[in-house]
Amino acid sequence: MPVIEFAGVGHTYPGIGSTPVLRDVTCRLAEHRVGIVGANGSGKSTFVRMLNALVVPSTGTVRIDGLDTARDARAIRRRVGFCFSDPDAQIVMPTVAEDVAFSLRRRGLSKQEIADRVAATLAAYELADHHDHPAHLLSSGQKQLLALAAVLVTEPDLVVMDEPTTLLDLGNIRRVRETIRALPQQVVLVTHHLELLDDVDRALVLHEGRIAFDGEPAEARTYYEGLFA
Ligand SMILES: Nc1ncnc2c1ncn2[C@@H]1O[C@H](COP(=O)(O)OP(=O)(O)OP(=O)(O)O)[C@@H](O)[C@H]1O
Repeated sequence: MPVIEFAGVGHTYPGIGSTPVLRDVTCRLAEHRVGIVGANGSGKSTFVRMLNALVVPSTGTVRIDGLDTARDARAIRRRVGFCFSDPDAQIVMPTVAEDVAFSLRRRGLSKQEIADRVAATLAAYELADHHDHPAHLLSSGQKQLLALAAVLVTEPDLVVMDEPTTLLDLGNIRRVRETIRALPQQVVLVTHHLELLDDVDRALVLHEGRIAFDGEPAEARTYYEGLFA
């Protein structure tokens, strides 16, 4: 399981009058499943974007298995798969199959190996019938599943998911939950669907850029609900 270490992490996005989005965040995460909840704007996306060096902290360091995200971004991105909450930000190729295949480029696989892995992945996410479908014409939920499939086909060591179920119907929420449960890899998951916390080993509650709670998922849920009481 990769070890994630945040040491004194602070972040302020550039801009006049911007206030810190993360403040003095220190934690070590090595659990199989980690959940992150918090109010809108509390810093969750910024926190998880640091896991694959999409955002580099203004102060402090983020390390994945000892690799510093400020120095080793390329090596980190080979190990950390990132699923955006907005699938349109991630879908890059014209058709569904081409988009999943794109994730496997430059990996030294034969055309047949790529085709086999793409077909198996699409079948696993109920997208097999949409193999040659234009990706941008999928429904929102199907796009979210495609984005997830395109990340998982690369078999990353750590899977980061930023609100993976926001656009999904009940059936697809269940499908994604089952998928996450079955993943052998470490998963860090940001969600507003609190029931997803039932599946994690440890939960963080972010509040105004700080870790306000860190511990048992059920207690995290109570703590988070208390913020809105
Ligand atoms: N690229 C950016 N440039 C400037 N400000 C940003 C950028 N990304 C995020 N912010 C600001 O940082 C703050 C925290 O945003 P972040 O997306 O990390 O929060 P979040 O907890 O994921 O919120 P939500 O639940 O709404 O997705 C917000 O005030 C947001 O406006």
